[in-house]
Amino acid sequence: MPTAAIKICGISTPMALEAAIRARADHAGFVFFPKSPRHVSPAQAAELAERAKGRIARVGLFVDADDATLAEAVEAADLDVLQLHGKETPERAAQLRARFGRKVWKALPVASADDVERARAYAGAIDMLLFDAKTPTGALPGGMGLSFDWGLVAGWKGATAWGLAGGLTPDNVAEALAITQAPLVDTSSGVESAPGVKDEDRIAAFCAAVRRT
Ligand SMILES: O=C(O)c1ccccc1NCC(=O)[C@H](O)[C@H](O)COP(=O)(O)O
Repeated sequence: MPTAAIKICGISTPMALEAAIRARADHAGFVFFPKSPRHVSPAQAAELAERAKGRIARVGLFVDADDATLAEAVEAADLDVLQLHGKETPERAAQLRARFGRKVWKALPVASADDVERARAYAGAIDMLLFDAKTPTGALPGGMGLSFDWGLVAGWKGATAWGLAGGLTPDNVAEALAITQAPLVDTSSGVESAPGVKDEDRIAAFCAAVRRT
């Protein structure tokens, strides 16, 4: 099995970005969602994105954002990928892909086999599916450190590339990969010392654990 690609999400400081680059992560996620403890403004994202250019791919994370919000972020941070983490439909995802000419990833909340089945509706509309844990009503739709039953997506086969998120840590990512064979893993809380505070050592440990598998 080839080594899984790695996304470190919720990067909001140069220190965290440099730690992800040093650890050879593939993607840095910037959260454009004001309710998140990891939220970055377009100006902050622009600074981080400039530092990231040519060193790590830039992923902007949005929750049911309107076109103006997306346009401002895309322009400020020259994003490589738009990650949609709300209730965006396949039609909306396809529309954004066409409008912005960037890759589009769709996060899908998973708690049951039916949730996984819903992924098939996005075939042809997006570039990657991200299976993530379903979070409690009223909580943030992601970045909560919650995992789901990895058996639900074990060896998932579909028309769309996919990745695994939700509660992944340096200690459990090897097991998650052994069960799911996910081509990409995404973590946020699992490499933090407190919500929104990235930990360099945990970022390094997470990436090393992925590479050991
Ligand atoms: O990170 C956030 O604060 C966030 C807020 C709103 C929607 C999504 C959010 N994060 C999404 C991510 O990409 C996380 O990496 C993913 O949900 C996994 O998070 P975690 O379980 O904390 O590793």
